[in-house]
Amino acid sequence: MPQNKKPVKQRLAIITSGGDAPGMNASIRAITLKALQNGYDVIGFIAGFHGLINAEFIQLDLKSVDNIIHKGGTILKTARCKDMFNEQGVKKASCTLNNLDIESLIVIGGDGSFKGAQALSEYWHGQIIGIPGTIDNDINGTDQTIGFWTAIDTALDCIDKIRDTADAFDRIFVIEVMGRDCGFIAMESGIASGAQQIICHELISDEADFIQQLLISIKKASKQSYPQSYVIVVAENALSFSTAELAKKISEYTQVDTRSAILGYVQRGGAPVAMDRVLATQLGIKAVEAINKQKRNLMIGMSKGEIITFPLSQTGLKNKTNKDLIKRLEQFSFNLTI
Ligand SMILES: Nc1ncnc2c1ncn2[C@@H]1O[C@H](COP(=O)(O)OP(=O)(O)OP(=O)(O)O)[C@@H](O)[C@H]1O
Ligand SMILES: O=P(O)(O)OC[C@H]1O[C@](O)(CO)[C@@H](O)[C@@H]1O
Repeated sequence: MPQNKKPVKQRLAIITSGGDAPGMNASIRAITLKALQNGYDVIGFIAGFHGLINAEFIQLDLKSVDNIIHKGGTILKTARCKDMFNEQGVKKASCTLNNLDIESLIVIGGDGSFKGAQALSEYWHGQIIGIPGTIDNDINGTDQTIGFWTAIDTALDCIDKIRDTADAFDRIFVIEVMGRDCGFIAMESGIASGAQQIICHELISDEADFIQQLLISIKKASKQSYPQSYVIVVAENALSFSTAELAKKISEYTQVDTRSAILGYVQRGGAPVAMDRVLATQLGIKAVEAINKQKRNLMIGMSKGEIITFPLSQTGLKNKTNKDLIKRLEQFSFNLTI
């Protein structure tokens, strides 16, 4: 009977999970190159936790990560895997790791993926390291997540184009960007595009009052000759009603032609900008170094320009967005009357 031979080399596995983010491939490349250099056997599970549960994986070698640093999406595919929310699924994922003699797992994903990683750590006792990869930048403990800056540049490119047509028609535009429940993409793309208003839920305490003030200030601006085009960037889920409804309210109140646009999934695609490639590469290398040092249950992140480690168990805390976004808005508010 053939025996399942334990591989001589230490086996390291990678998954990408949750929403794909530009730069995930750059991270897979960096991990693979560093791990191969350090003598590991490297595999990648397909479609996040789904691949772990179903033992679907590929071998990662020099050839598989060649020419991927500039590509959006993820060569390992990704998924939102419901089976991880029940014990049976987590146990199956743990069995796969044991059966394949895997000793370390690197999870590239968002805070949800890190929750999945923690659930796994209750049954599987190998080393788990997280790398923050999500366009939303909503992970506690890191200033940056892989994909964030690319998503902003993509949103910015779209907002600039919409600004051209808004200007040509003297229209008001309400533009919705992604971020799930977090306003960072709205804030940065709004600042960079010179938006007249930025709306994210972190800045709203009383929605009815906020909308009333917003309408008054837009109407006041519409009575002046400047600005002729008026752009409002709104984060998805910031309001209890749709972006189209907000445009309608503004149009009715100000009598200025108002349109809405939802930028959507375009923000998740495309070649990663330099910043995301560099970050992804740095985090990938440090993740392998952490494994070499026998570390576990940590995220590798970036804080104040330094690469840091942070407990995975604290990555889901929602304690950074409000104060950071309010500070950011204060830094850029001009409040001009011309
Ligand atoms: N509480 C949890 N317990 C177990 N697994 C979880 C948990 N939360 C999330 N996961 C797993 O992680 C996957 C990805 O999580 P989620 O959909 O929240 O995306 P994410 O990693 O936060 O990325 P993004 O921010 O890009 O959406 C889930 O589909 C699920 O498989
Ligand atoms: O691809 P899905 O499952 O529709 O998820 C969309 C969500 O994913 C993200 O793009 C990244 O988390 C969010 O900004 C958005 O709310």
